Amino acid sequence: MSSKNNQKEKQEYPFTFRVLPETLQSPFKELFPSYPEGLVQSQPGNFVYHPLYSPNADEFYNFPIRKDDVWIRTFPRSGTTWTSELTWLIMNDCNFEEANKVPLTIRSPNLDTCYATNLQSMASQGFSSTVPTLEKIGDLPSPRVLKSHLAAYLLPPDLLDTCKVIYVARNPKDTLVSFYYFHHMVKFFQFTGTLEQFAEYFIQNKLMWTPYFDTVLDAWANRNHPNMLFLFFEDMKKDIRKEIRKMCSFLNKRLTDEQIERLVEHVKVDNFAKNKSVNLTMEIESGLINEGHSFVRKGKTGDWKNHFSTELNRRIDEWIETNLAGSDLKFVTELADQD
Ligand SMILES: Nc1ncnc2c1ncn2[C@@H]1O[C@H](COP(=O)(O)OS(=O)(=O)O)[C@@H](OP(=O)(O)O)[C@H]1O
Repeated sequence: MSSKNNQKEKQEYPFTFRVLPETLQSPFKELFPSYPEGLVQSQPGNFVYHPLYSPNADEFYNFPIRKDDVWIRTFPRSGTTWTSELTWLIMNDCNFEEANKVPLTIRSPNLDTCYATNLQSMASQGFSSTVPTLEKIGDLPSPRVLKSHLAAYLLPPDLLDTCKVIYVARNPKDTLVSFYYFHHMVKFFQFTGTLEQFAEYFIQNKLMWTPYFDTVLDAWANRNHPNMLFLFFEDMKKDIRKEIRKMCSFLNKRLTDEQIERLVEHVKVDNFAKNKSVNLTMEIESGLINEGHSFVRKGKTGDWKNHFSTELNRRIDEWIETNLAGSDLKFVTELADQD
């Protein structure tokens, strides 16, 4: 089905959102001076969100999906961009010409921002070309490659039974560090505190898109679903060819060895960082992102070691252990060989 924004019966929405009181008060207000109002949390589920992003969160739940959509799901800073560029290229027979011409934010939009009133108001100030609106997503030809950082329970309940979903997980330590830099990079977030302060909010689930473990554990529990491909950032770092082959097989696509080599070259971190189609050049130029930051920062596994104090590492290890109790999910937090 390739119809546009359609005509699905609205389902009763099982969530309410409550304001997180501490995000309206000091010190949160000073640490995140750009947040115009407090964060909200879903009930049930405890997923944290900014109200400007989802005035009507039930719209995500009722979002019209298509059978041939491919969805990339991640916690932010876990390899979303890397994976969606690869997926888009695999799905589009390695059309590098198109990929280099049209920003990834248009080719593979993020559902989470398509109702974002703060971005939409920027659109009226000239920042319109890459803002993913519901209409633009509806206009995309099938098969679409869409993405979201939302917890599975906020997305259409039939998503996994209907569409192929690639979930990418990154070890929580590097995710935390990258998320911290992201909060310096994006003007709307503009964190002004220390990594320790940031980490406390992160593990107490007081930041947007937390709880980290909700999203990843739910996907891990569904890793054997025929429509789910569960990938690790660290495996992609270790052997990208192997992960590309997994993706091709999952997506029922055949690429030649030559095409795979071209893909590998295309997503090498240095090339990726320079690639204007993925590195958010337009967002930087239009003021969404603070200058001096690179969206593709280091792209390494184990960078947390350059940032964590012994005490912070102990706190984080404890948090990971508590959350992984009873799960066989294991993360790799350092790699011997990587570029
Ligand atoms: N091609 C490639 N190779 C290796 N690493 C890469 C690549 N592309 C993005 N990255 C790194 O992924 C981190 C950004 O993750 P996301 O794309 O999920 O960010 S976002 O949620 O969409 O903002 C961010 O990680 P850090 O460098 O640790 O901050 C990026 O550098």
